[in-house]
Amino acid sequence: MDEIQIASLLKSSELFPIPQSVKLSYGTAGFRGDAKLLESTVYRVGILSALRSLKLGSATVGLMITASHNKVSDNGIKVSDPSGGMLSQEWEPFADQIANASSPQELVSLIREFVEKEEIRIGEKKKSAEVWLGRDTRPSGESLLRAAEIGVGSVLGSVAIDIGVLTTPQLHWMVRAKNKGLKATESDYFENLSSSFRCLIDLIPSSGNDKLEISKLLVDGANGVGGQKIEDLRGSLSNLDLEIRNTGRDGGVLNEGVGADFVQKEKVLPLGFGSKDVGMRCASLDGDADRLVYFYIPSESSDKVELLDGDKILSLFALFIKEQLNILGDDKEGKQSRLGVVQTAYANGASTDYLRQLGLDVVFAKTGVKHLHEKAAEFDIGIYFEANGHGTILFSESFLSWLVSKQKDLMAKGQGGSEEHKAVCRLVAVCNLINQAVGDALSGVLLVEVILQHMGWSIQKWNVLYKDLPSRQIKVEVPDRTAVVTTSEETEALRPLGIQDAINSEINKYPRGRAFIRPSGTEDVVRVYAEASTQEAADSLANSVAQLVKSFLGSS
Ligand SMILES: CC(=O)N[C@H]1[C@@H](OP(=O)(O)O)O[C@H](CO)[C@@H](O)[C@@H]1O
Ligand SMILES: [Mg+2]
Repeated sequence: MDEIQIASLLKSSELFPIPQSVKLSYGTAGFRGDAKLLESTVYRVGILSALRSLKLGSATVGLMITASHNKVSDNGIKVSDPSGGMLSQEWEPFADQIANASSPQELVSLIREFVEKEEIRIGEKKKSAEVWLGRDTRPSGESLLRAAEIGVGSVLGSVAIDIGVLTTPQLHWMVRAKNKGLKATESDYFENLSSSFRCLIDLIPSSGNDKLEISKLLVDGANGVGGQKIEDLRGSLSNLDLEIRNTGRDGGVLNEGVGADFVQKEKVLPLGFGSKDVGMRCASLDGDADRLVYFYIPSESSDKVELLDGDKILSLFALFIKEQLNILGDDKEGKQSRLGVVQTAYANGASTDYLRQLGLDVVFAKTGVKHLHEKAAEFDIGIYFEANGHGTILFSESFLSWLVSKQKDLMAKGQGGSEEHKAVCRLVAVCNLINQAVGDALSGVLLVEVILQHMGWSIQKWNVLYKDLPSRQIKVEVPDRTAVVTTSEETEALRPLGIQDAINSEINKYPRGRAFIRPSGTEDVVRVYAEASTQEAADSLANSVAQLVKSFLGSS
C-alpha cells in the first residue's frame, strides 16, 4: 500500500470515529446493532468489500444494509460475495478486526497487513473494484449507505454503485447475475420470476389445474421492502391472486407485530389479519424478504395461527422435486440423481422424520444460511431451509447442464410432449425461478403457489403432510451471551460447565423431549428451543431451561 492510499484511508476514517464500548462480530448474518452506532462499521465494511472485489479480479461484490427481522431502530450490513453467496467465512475474522479497530492508525495498519498477506494490488489502472450497494426501507439506511460509499471510495480506484432500495435476495441475485455476464437489473430479476412462474403454471397437468380454484393469497409484508417489491411484481403475474397487507405504506412499523419472524416465533396473527381471514391461505415475509412462512387462522375465537414454517415449505418442495425425478427414473449415467435436504437443530423433529420417510438424505448444519448453503451445494439438487423460513433449492452446474441436454435430446427425438420432457422442463424452470444465491421469499412464494396448484392442494391439505411436534422458543437476556459455548452441532452446551447436565435432566422428564441453548448471532440474547409431545410440556421444558440459563449466567 503506497503513501497516497494510506493517506486516503486515514483521512476518511477520521470521519467515522468508532463509538466507545461497541464490540462487534460478523455473526450469523453480518454486523447488526443500534443504527446510531453503526456508521463506522458500515464505512469499514465498505473498505473490506472493495478489497474483496480487488482480490477476486475486480468481480462485483454486493453490500446490503439491513437488519432483517430486528426492530426498526437497528440496522446492519452484510456482504454478498461475487457468487451471490455470503461473504467467504475466511474473511470474517478480518471483518471483525477492522470493525473493532479503536483508532484510524490501528485500522490502517490492520488493512495494510491484510492487503500484504492476501497479495491484493490496489490502484492498478486496469483493475478497479466494483461494489453494488442496496438497502432496505429503514430510515437509517440512506446515511449508512453514504458511509459505505465513502469506505469503498477510500480504496483507490474503487467504484460504489447505489442500486437503491432492494430486498436482500434481490441484491444477491443481481450480483450473481452480473458476475455471470447475465442481465442483472431489478427489472431482469422481476422478468425472470414472472417468466419461470408462467412456465411452471403452463406445465401443470390439466387434471391438477381443475382441482383447485385459484384462491386468494394474503401476504403480510412485515411493513418492509418485501411487501413493496411483491406489489411491484404483482402486475406481471397471472394465475395468482394476491392481496398484500403491511406494505409499510399504511403507517405500520417495520417488524412490529408483523412479519415472518414474529409469526414463526409467537405463532400468533400478525397485525392487519383477523377473524375475517379464517381459513384463508396467508404468507408472511420478514423485514428484508429473505424469509417466508405460511399460516392460516383455524378459528375465529383465538389469535393463534396454524403455522407452516420453513420445514413444511422444504417438505413441499422436496415432494415436488422428487416427483419430477421419479418421472425421469434412474438414467443419469445409470445413477439416481442425488437429492438432499439440509436442516438445522431448530427443525421440527416431525419434519425430519417425514423427510427421512420419503427416503431423502437429510443432513444437519449449524444455524445461519451460510452453513446450510455450503452443505446443500454438495448435492445434484440440494434443498435447505431453516425452520424460520429462510431457504432455497440449489442445482449443481453439472446437474443443470445434464437437464438442459436431456431437454434438447427429448425434443430432437420428437418427445417434446412426453411426461419425461415435462418433468425436465419443470426442473429447469424451478432452477430459474428459485434464487440460486440465497433464500428469497418472493421466489419462494411463487414456487409454493405453483406447487399447490400443481398438486391441487389447499393450505390445509398441505399442512397435514405431517403434524409438527409442539415446540417453544424463548429468548433470554443475560449479561454476557458469549459465556454459552456449544458443540459444533449446537445441540449441546459445553459452557457454562454443568449446564448441559442440568438441561439433560429436564429433558428426561418429558416424553419426546428435546431442548438446546445457543447464543444468538444476531441479537443480544441466548436462545432456548424445546420440543415435547404436548404444547404444555414444550412450554414447560422451555421455561425450565430458560430458568437454568438465568441461574447459570445471571439475568441482565
Ligand atoms: C433461531 C433462528 O431463527 N435464528 C436465526 C437468527 O440467527 P441467530 O444467530 O439465532 O440470532 O437470524 C439468522 C439471520 O437471519 C438466521 O439465519 C437464524 O436462523
Ligand atoms: Mg431476513
